[in-house]
Amino acid sequence: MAMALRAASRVLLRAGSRLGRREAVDGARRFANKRVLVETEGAAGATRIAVMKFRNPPVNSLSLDFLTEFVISLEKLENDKSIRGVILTSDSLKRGNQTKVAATEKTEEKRATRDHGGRLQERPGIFSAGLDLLEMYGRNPAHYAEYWKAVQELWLRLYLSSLTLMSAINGASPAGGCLLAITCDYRIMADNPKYTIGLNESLLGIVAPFWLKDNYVNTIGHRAAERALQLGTLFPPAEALKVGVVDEVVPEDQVHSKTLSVMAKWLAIPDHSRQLTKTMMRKATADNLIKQREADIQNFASFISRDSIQKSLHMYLEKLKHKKG
Ligand SMILES: CC/C=C\CCC/C=C/C(=O)SCCNC(=O)CCNC(=O)[C@H](O)C(C)(C)COP(=O)(O)OP(=O)(O)OC[C@H]1O[C@@H](n2cnc3c(N)ncnc32)[C@H](O)[C@@H]1OP(=O)(O)O
Repeated sequence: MAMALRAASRVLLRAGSRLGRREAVDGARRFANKRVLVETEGAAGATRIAVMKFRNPPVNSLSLDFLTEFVISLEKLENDKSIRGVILTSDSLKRGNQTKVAATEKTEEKRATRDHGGRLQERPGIFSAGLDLLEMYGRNPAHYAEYWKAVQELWLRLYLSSLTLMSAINGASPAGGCLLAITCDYRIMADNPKYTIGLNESLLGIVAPFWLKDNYVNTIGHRAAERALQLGTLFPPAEALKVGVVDEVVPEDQVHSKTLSVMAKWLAIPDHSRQLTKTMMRKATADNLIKQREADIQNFASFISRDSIQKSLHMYLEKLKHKKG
């Protein structure tokens, strides 16, 4: 198992150096795959933090390619001893005077809607729309198995990361988007009622896996998780804060600066004691998946292949397609 993990890591790293490119930008360093941009801040030799920006238009869904690139980027950061903290955020279209970094013109058009006067209005931001529905619909069991293995890998690496992880939630964050957030040590969400966060799987006719349920229970408690999972609740920021899905809600234009200042406080704690504490809190939950990874993959592949589940996903995709007026 350990050998297999090391071999997989070597393959990912080799792929990473092929896919990645490094540049120096105003003293900060950055590397980018196609779908994940990583910027590091701080002087050489000193503690640095990294910002991982998702840019998988139109909705930052967790496609197989995105998951692969994400894990490669995270592994690079884990291997860089000068990096102690990482912020996860979205690089997708933002509103107001913020920059549009990732979008092509076509995507910008897609990410916008027209008001009654026919003017383009930008739609709300998206942290991540969660697992890519097109990876789970209309494919074969071998594909589902490969996809699920990549989903598990992402969750395990985030949940057990020795880095201090924070999410700066600057948009909608359903299901797999919420997964990314709740693996982090701290979550800060933009105060925009159009953004919601939660595990809404039941609304799609599917079920969150047991390990994600455990992560949710560890975050918001058993009773709140039981209710929110059954109802598929997507919480707006104020409610997300109340129930504990997020730790702070701040004005949208302060999400990044606030996350940086909270990160500074966390980085004042000695790494070894913080890391041992994190492992103590999380190991049993992660081990629960590690000891039955293969069974979980087979369970997912057979569950998602069922006609009734494929039908539910088809209906959900149609609903998404037709919601646009
Ligand atoms: C045993 C275990 C079994 C199963 C476990 C499975 C666990 C699953 C976890 C998941 O994460 S499932 C995915 C859940 N995600 C959602 O429900 C989000 C769905 N999307 C939305 O609600 C909205 O798209 C939005 C994120 C709020 C953004 O809205 P907006 O109006 O800005 O965009 P629009 O809806 O028009 O979408 C644009 C474009 O993107 C497609 N899309 C949206 N979400 C996904 C997705 N998750 N995967 C793939 N594609 C997605 C959408 O269909 C549109 O496509 P189109 O332009 O071609 O029509």
